Amino acid sequence: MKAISSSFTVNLRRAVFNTTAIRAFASDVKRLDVKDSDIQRSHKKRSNEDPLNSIKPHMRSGILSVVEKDSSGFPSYLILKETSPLLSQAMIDIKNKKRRQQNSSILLEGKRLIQDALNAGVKPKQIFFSQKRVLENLCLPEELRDLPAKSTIFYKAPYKMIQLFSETETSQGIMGIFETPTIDHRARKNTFPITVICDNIREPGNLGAVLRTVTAVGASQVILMKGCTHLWGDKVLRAGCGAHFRMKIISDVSWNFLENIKGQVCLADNNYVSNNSNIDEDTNVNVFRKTAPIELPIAPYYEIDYCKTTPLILIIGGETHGLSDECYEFAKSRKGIRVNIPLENGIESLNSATAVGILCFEAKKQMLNLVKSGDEVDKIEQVY
Ligand SMILES: C[S@@+](CC[C@H](N)C(=O)[O-])C[C@H]1O[C@@H](n2cnc3c(N)ncnc32)[C@H](O)[C@@H]1O
Repeated sequence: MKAISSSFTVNLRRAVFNTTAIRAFASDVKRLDVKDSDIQRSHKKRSNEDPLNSIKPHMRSGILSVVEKDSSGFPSYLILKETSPLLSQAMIDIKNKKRRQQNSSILLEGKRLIQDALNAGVKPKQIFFSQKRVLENLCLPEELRDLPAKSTIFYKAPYKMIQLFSETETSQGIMGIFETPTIDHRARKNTFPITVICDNIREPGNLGAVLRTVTAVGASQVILMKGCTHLWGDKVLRAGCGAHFRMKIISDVSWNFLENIKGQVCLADNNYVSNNSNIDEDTNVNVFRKTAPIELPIAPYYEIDYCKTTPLILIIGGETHGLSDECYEFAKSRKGIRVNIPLENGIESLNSATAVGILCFEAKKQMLNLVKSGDEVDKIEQVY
């Protein structure tokens, strides 16, 4: 009951904050910076035939002006009034988990991420930008440049308005709402035979960082078990820095789905203390860690042969609960091993992304050495 009422209070506070912030914003922005040549161009047009008439009536009131596409290839766009509810409504919808899932939408902030999504063929629904030059720097597909004003997805909004909804300290002045991509299940070429399984990674920033690292290593796929945070959440997308559009990722997987997966199972496990110095004298309990629920062999990461049987299946745990009991059972059934990165100075564990980075790059080093030496190249059949 206490938990429910405290989450209710937090939500209420957020709602009050949002409304207050939007109101404050509306009264704060006195004037929209609309003195660019495009508007003059659009005003000239309006006197003959008002392009606003081509816009759906329910949207018309929030739109200051319509700018038709020009000969330089700049697409048509709508200029939002300073008090237009269009952006705020879009943001309220996307930040509400239920509505976001119903609409099957994701929010992308910043030029780089939006470009990555466009390059991967992800479909944009609305793109809000503050300055023409921000959009000019994007490489847009032809079909978006050619959209008529009445079905354009581009909206020019005041920077302050975009910043208000931005999750970053200083917004780049561009935000896009895209369709949630249907994940590309095709195997990618030139990958190392490494599958990373994320078990219980609940913190969005951590999941994003893991995806970024695994993609940078060049692993072949990432599997997210049920219980991990939502793959397409805003923070995961931001921390992933484009990994979502470059890596084969399968999400919401249950352990029985993995029955047929082949390879050498390694658990990244910090549940290991090499001597008794951390045992509480009174309780005789290891004060650092719970012990592993199932006994499995354990070794420091630099003593393991990651190429013994490929592909390597590396399982990495989350921030609070670490590795789950199901994951130990899975490893036991596959004669897996626990891999530990020895730590100094009383540090209990690394965060998931750092641990996955150390282990994946070590495995990659061994795989590259194997290829260089010409030994058993067939084992690393997918490597460059
Ligand atoms: C922050 S740690 C989890 C700590 C968690 N509170 C626990 O009790 O296990 C996140 C994950 O990173 C990996 N990890 C962290 N430090 C590690 C280490 N020293 N050796 C191997 N894996 C490690 C493990 O998979 C771990 O579950």
